[in-house]
Amino acid sequence: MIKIEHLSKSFGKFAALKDINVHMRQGQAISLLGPNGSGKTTLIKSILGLVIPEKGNITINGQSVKRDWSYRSLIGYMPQIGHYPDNMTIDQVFALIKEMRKDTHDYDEELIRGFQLNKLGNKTMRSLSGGTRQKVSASLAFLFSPSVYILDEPTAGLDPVSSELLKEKILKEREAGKLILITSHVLSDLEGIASHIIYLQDGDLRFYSAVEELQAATGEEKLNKVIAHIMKNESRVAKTIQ
Ligand SMILES: Nc1ncnc2c1ncn2[C@@H]1O[C@H](COP(=O)(O)OP(=O)(O)OP(=O)(O)O)[C@@H](O)[C@H]1O
Repeated sequence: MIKIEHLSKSFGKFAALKDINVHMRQGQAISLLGPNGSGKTTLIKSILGLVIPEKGNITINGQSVKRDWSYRSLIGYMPQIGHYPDNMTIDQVFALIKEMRKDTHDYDEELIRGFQLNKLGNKTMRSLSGGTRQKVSASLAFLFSPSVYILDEPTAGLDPVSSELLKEKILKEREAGKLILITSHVLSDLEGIASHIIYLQDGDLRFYSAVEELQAATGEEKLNKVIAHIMKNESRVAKTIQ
């Protein structure tokens, strides 16, 4: 579904992504992990066409992201920080985005109702708390029932109830066979959601494996323990999972 081949991106002399090769398939929930600055957002933005890599190819359903931006309608993107016109109300933001996506009228408003944003429709974006802003971003990512979700730190800033609600929604979409790419530093949030892990470090793809495979290789069950084990014993585990 998303194929990335020999992708490299530098900012000046700094190499943010180095020869990345990944094939992401429908039905996978891939957790993109790695330390701060390891290249996760740069990879996501390359898929979205928001960052232009100097080398390599990305195709979505065989269509290159370089020539034609229509592939973006397949993707629901939740950015780390959503930017919206300050003077617009929540209702106006949803109306504007729907107006821009006239190709579909089949809206998924489950999150809007779940987060009770329908009761805050007259509030301006300027007046919203960080968490409520996140709820708007999440609701927009799910609004058009896309085939692919790209979620950058989706639960950051959400209260525990809202975070659970969002996780349940992600799981439901995974069970519906969608492709989900998700970054989070809160590994417990990915427990039970992630089917695969991509681990980036210093712009290198260290591994891309099924969670079950990593659990078997490390002898650990919980995701945070699996990742901690791999980080401590990287070269030995890498041999097992390759
Ligand atoms: N527009 C830019 N100009 C210069 N350097 C950039 C730019 N965008 C990213 N970088 C650098 O590229 C590297 C990778 O950044 P990126 O945002 O992809 O990391 P990340 O893994 O998403 O980090 P985090 O976990 O903190 O969100 C960092 O060193 C960052 O400073």
